[in-house]
Amino acid sequence: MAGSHTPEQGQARPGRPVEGAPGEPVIVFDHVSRVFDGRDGAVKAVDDVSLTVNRGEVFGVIGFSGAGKSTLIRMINGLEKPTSGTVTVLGEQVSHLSEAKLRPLRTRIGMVFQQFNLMHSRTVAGNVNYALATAGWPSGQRKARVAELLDFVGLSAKAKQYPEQLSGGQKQRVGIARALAAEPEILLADEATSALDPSTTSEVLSVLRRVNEELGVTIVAITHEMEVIRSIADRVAVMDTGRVVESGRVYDLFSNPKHSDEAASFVTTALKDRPNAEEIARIRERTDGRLVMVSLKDAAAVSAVLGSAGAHGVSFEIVHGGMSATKDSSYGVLTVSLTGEPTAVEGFVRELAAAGAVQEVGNR
Ligand SMILES: Nc1ncnc2c1ncn2[C@@H]1O[C@H](COP(=O)(O)OP(=O)(O)OP(=O)(O)O)[C@@H](O)[C@H]1O
Repeated sequence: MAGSHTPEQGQARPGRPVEGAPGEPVIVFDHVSRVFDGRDGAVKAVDDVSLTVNRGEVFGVIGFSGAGKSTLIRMINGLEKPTSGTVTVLGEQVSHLSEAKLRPLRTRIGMVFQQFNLMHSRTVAGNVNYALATAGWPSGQRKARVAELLDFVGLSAKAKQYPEQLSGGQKQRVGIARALAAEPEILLADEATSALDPSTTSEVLSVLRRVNEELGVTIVAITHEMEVIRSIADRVAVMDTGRVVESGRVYDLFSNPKHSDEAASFVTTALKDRPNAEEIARIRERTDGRLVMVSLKDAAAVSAVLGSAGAHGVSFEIVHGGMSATKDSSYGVLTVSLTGEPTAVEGFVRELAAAGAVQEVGNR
């Protein structure tokens, strides 16, 4: 029970000591579907999803609007129930728990929202204090806890202000402090930065990263913004019309030019380093060469092969792409146009493929 903790005065302790082993499964979706009765018939918002989130990781779920992300995340804290399949969270089958049994589990799961959901009639400190009161913290311990949480999100100076006096980024940092109040082990972030501009987005993402790294809190972030995934997530699931169409380590998703047909349209649109259909058409207006996308996982090897193009009787032009960074490494995808004798180009593509994954792009 959260209220039985006795915070030591003056010691920054915004998180609960991590109780489980890092890497153990904390959220398991097993063949989960959720069907709604829509106006035009049944809508399968989540369609046979199986995935596991491990303790200590940042797991991103990305997809276009309507892909089923909100429905999925709401099943983690029991706000939504599956039509079939099971959702197990921190060892409890949340999909089958009564409201009464859900309550103690929910104190172990914090949530931040796109629109912050702060109480406008209460101060910043009041908002965080309210969350502690709701979680059953004794009043004598709340003041120190509020202070350490506001210190953690860098808002000690704003304690007495009201939400309307804060910027969007500051409001979301209060939202994070409130979500952390009862020392959750899991934090659910539902489009946490979608209402923010790019500079405040990075401010909020850096707080979320600290929540994960310094407090050991497992984070599930749903978003339609690739930037969020790139910057904080370790693993990602791509959702499309209710289904997980691709999942894995973020670096692999970004650095691999090959995607399932279903994931390709989302990934290509979201990653600016891949030419979309319009850009390919523009590239085609100025070059007749064979277009291939090559992963720069091993950038040195790819450069060496490109440098030897002349010796193969092939000339190349880089028509799209470059390097970018994920949370812990850099990656890149280049699109090159190759011209020369078809057999020479064919041999050259084989060499490129040995240096990095290669995919043909819109070749006729
Ligand atoms: N309560 C509901 N009743 C009927 N249909 C619903 C309900 N909730 C969601 N849906 C439908 O389920 C599908 C998935 O919705 P969901 O909100 O989970 O997607 P999302 O990826 O989170 O999109 P968004 O970012 O727009 O919320 C949509 O077609 C939506 O209209």
